[in-house]
Amino acid sequence: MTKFNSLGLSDPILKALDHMGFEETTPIQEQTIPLGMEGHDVIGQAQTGTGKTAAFGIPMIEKVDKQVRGVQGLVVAPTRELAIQVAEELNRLGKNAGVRALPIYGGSNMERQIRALKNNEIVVATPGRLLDHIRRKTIKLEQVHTAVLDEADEMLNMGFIDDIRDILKALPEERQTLLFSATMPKEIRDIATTLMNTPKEVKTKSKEMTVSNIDQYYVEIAEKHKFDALTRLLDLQSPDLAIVFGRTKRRVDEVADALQVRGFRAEGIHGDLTQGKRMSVLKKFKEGRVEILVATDVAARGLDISDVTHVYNFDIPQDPESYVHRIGRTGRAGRKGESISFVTPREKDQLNLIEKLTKKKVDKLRVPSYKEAQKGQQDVAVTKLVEKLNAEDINDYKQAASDLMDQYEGQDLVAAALKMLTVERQETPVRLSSVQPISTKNAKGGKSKRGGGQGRNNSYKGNQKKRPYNKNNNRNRNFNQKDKG
Ligand SMILES: Nc1ncnc2c1ncn2[C@@H]1O[C@H](COP(=O)(O)OP(=O)(O)OP(=O)(O)O)[C@@H](O)[C@H]1O
Ligand SMILES: [Mg+2]
Repeated sequence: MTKFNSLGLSDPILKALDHMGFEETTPIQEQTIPLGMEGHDVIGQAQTGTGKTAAFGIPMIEKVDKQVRGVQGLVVAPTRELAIQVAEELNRLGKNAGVRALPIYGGSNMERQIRALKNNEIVVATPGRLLDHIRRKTIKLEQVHTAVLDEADEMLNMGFIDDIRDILKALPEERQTLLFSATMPKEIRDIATTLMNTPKEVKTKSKEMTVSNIDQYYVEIAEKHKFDALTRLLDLQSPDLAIVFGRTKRRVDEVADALQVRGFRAEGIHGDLTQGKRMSVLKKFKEGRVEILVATDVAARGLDISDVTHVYNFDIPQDPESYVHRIGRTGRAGRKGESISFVTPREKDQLNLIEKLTKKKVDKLRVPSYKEAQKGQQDVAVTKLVEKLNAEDINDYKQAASDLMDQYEGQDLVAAALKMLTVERQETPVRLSSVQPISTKNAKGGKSKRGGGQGRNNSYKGNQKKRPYNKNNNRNRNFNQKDKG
């Protein structure tokens, strides 16, 4: 275990880290901060939620020269909300050093961004908007000494690679380039090294690609039964906050609407929404006013919302890397999390590919019965009642209670109270548009066979309590949406 003060960091940074509640470095921070400070190019691969942002942010901020005017550090991230989130984290880290980070992204006012650019040493940008600024010459990049690609494998993927090449060309050749992600397929790593100067590669030691504090399950289920299975699981597991991933924008809208019909506080998010709507949905989710976020893969990467306890892959992801990022929206910074993936019989090969990539077996879970789901909601009601009893002043209700006790049996009274508190969900029929199962023939890695899932039926566990390694774990923020803006 390494303390930050053994890494030769400046006082303002140490003070900021203390303020943020960071006590010890995470493994990726321990390994890459010194390399970054020494000026090396770095490819850093570490599991989701293990602090890669600070791993590149700390050396970047340390290197800012307050005497120099203009942008000195540049971070490129795949989505608008991720750009905002990373800028927020860098601003916290840079607060005492007087270093500021500005997010620039599509869907926001360009003129205002241009004005704000003058006062920020660091820019965190989505590729599309950054290129707009570069082409219009509204951003000066001659002073950039450090460039970071966050979610680097995504940034070097087909959709973004040309933009990234153009962006890197606009930067001084004498610069440091840092690449970070939880996944780094070999072909992408090879491309990466061509853009870098003999990079040091850091990969945290763990054999598995996913964090061990996420319990991973799958249910085998026919397409037409998925929705009822989802609502039963939600009732049984009663997540604090959950993300449900669907394959398409239309699918996301349909599942979100259907969940609302069944009485869940759910909203959908995807790239077709306006920037304002995206921001407001995610704000409500972070504040807990929306409990279930239904999302396309646009929300799969980087999103850091500490209270997400469950991730449901309503549709199994197209590629195994996406699985790693999706389930990584829970179990962050040492907290516990759970993921449940819905696998139709024809998609079992896809699950096999995922297990091969992550080097982790996904356990089979039985779909709960309607009764079990109801029991789950009853347990929630019991917990609520007991919490009230223990935590709140209920004196004002005692007279009414003893009057009732004179007329009725105590057990009947409590049972009635519990029934009032319990959500009794009607399984009203819901119709979703049909989707094609994912075929491994279309996915990378070719075909593979999967052994039968016998003997992997897991029984249901109660809600686990989360144990963060961050002493200030109440920050609940940030989001991520994949787009090119
Ligand atoms: N040393 C630390 N101690 C405590 N908390 C930390 C530490 N470093 C980072 N964190 C917190 O951990 C959370 C996850 O960090 P971060 O978002 O940087 O993860 P990541 O590795 O980039 O994950 P992803 O692969 O999903 O993008 C954040 O809330 C961050 O503030
Ligand atoms: Mg990250």
